[in-house]
Amino acid sequence: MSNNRKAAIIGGGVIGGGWAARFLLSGWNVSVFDPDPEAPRKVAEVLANARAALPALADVPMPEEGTLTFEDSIHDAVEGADYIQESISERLDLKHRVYAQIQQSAPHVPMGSSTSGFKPSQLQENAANPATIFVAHPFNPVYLLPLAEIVPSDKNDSGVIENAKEILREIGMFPLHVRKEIDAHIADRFLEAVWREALWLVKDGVATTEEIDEAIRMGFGLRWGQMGLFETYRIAGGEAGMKHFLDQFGPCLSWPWTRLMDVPEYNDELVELIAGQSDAQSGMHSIRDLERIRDRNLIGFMRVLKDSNWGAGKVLLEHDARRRATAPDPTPETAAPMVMAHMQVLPGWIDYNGHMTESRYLFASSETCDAFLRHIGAGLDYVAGGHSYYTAESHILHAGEAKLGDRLTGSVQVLSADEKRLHLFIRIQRGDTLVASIEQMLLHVDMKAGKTCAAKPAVLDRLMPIAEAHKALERPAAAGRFVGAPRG
Ligand SMILES: NC(=O)C1=CN([C@@H]2O[C@H](COP(=O)(O)OP(=O)(O)OC[C@H]3O[C@@H](n4cnc5c(N)ncnc54)[C@H](O)[C@@H]3O)[C@@H](O)[C@H]2O)C=CC1
Ligand SMILES: C[N+](C)(C)CC(=O)CC(=O)[O-]
Repeated sequence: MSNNRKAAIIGGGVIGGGWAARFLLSGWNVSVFDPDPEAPRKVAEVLANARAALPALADVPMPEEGTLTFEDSIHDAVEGADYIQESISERLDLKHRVYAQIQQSAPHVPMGSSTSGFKPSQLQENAANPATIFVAHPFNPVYLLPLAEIVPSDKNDSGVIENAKEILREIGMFPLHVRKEIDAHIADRFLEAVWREALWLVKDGVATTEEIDEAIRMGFGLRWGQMGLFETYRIAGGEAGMKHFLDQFGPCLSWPWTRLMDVPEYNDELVELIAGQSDAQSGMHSIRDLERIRDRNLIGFMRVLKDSNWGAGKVLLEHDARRRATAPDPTPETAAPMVMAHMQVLPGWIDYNGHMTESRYLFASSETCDAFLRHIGAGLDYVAGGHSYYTAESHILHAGEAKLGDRLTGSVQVLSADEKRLHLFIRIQRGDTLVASIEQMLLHVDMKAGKTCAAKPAVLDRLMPIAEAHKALERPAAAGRFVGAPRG
């Protein structure tokens, strides 16, 4: 089920399509308004990329995707919306005209603008309700990159801004509150500085577009993606850190190391030069191919950051934790196998045969078993007290295939239990279809002594009634099976 909240996306180009995809894949319903007849096709292509990419960053099931509609008017798109994101072309007069129409129908709904550089006070000029208009500047691809610069003016209601930041966190983003409005916010001032410098280098014949890209991606681009600018330079100062760095490189400020006081003239000659070199460099790939290559690289990079709980990876981990915390608690019936875990088959779980790889069945079983252990009071707090259940034996029986995106459940049937032993039968199912069963024998252990021992009474008090109730269940035919294929 979607979360029944609605985001209205006004302007369905590169950025509007990215916002639509992020909201949809976070369970929101999305209405798009864009007069371009090609907009539905373009949004569908961005959405296809997002579906292939965003789930690869999650380690908890994604919510059910919301419903996407295209509307013929701004009025219909914003009707009933909980949040509006404007992503039309970067023209102030156009944005003002569109805001007047939006606020005729939805004057009180928070509205973020994707503007790359207009200040919120400029966007709010002559608006019916300036308090709800603010900058929410994302980065392409919006469905993967977490940053959204949130820039309010003094006309904004702080409640609206805090609520918008919360909505963005909920869809997995990192809202960076820009405290003081300024043209081009924070990040685009850097991008613009680097862009202007690069245009000069090409125009002056110092480097080609390709050489500039190599200079970035073989070197400082890799550093920036995980440490930013100041942390990187702090390390470059050696043991004495930033102070030594400044002492050494401070004088460069007065050397001719930049041409930023000047910009190249924007004319046909410059456009020909840059576009021609760029075509020669990358024209062999379609834009869609480049988008997919970019997404795969970003996923790999962000997954590494997630493994080390660092930078953008920290945002991903926090988002998983938030989803886990808001997932409904299992309230398993003891009169039947108890559904303890809900999972989704993610891209990293797929092997070269195109289906869920073997190790993930053990993972799915382990997630299910851990949830059951938490349920009987043998979770992490119990382990911290020096006791735990260790697995002594597992037997996986593959009964079907699970494919990318399948939603799976893991249920537990207790075959037998005593003070020390816990014999489980775990079923991994897609709906009613059994995909695999795992028979598992666990032993209760005193971790310090490295020996089996009786479980604590509090655990046994919860476990034994379940074991008793499960005696009434039919014993699974696969329980006690040995490894071997029946002869046909
Ligand atoms: N392309 C980029 O890298 C980034 C762009 N932005 C900002 O996002 C906004 C949109 O940029 P892009 O998506 O790149 O442009 P785009 O040209 O891909 O899309 C703009 C869309 O707005 C639609 N549009 C024009 N007038 C409209 C109206 N009256 N009502 C509804 N839709 C209308 C156009 O048909 C078009 O589909 C701009 O403010 C831009 O500065 C922000 C971050 C990055
Ligand atoms: C070039 N740009 C100003 C539109 C860039 C942005 O606004 C952010 C981005 O995604 O690079």
